[in-house]
Amino acid sequence: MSSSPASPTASPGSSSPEPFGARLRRAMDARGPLCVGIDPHASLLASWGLDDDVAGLERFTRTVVDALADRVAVLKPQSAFFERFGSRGVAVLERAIADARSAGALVLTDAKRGDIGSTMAAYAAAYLEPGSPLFSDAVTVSPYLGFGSLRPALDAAKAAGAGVFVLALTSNPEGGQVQRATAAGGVSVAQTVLDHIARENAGAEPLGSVGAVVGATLAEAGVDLSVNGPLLAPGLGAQGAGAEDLPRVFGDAVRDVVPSISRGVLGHGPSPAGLRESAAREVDRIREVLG
Ligand SMILES: O=C(O)c1cc(=O)[nH]c(=O)n1[C@@H]1O[C@H](COP(=O)(O)O)[C@@H](O)[C@H]1O
Repeated sequence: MSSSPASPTASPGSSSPEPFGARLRRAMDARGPLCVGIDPHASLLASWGLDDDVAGLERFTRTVVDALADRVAVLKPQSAFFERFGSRGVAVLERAIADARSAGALVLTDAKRGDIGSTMAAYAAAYLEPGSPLFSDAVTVSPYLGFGSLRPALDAAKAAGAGVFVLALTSNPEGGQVQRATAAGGVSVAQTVLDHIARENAGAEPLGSVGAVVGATLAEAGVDLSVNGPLLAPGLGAQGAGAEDLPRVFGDAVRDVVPSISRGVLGHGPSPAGLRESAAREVDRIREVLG
């Protein structure tokens, strides 16, 4: 197992960065299909014996990155938990992104950004432009201002060899109210989003760089998930889903699933060994179910 399967490599004679989808596929093959979220909830800081302040946030985040970034395919820091401490919290996030990337993990910053296109360009500059302090391998975005509003992020990601994960069918029970509603053309809003994603990824090999977020908690997907891109599946652990739910929800698309878990692993800290063993158990269970 290489220590940095996720690092970009430039193809010989080409200066374009290796696309995110290819890097993700390689990282999942080498390290197992798992994304661990870094969600420093106040309750987790307390259970780790840390104060709910910037020093506690720093210690928590550093422990997770040091324990997991050299072995887990994807780490997903949730921006809100850092933003709640203001600029010093965001500085912790910046360091975590850089440290995790240099240890070989792909970093998917969970920011769920969405705005009119001209503002989306500023979010793209923040997360998807190399050299930005928050530059990440990928970022989560919301398409609910219209898929076209995401264009600046999609373009910036492509230019940087980065990825974008677009909310389609979220893991929370309220999501269906909007996402299952019927859009123009008689298909669901979620299906419309998925169809756009499929168009973005057309022809990409081995996997496109535009992902969809589809909760592992769903009773069934009920949509066509063949988007030729990664399917981030949050909801394992604390939200009640498990590896055994993945085949039912994702069907044939299960090969492209990136199962995601935060509290279910983080609750095994603060011992680095506890975090590592918990992540390894999740990978084993997922591999067992997915074959
Ligand atoms: O985009 C996400 O990551 C996400 C989408 C979704 O539909 N549901 C969902 O839970 N998430 C995120 O995934 C993480 C789930 O955390 P746990 O419930 O602790 O595993 C949180 O950071 C959520 O914000």
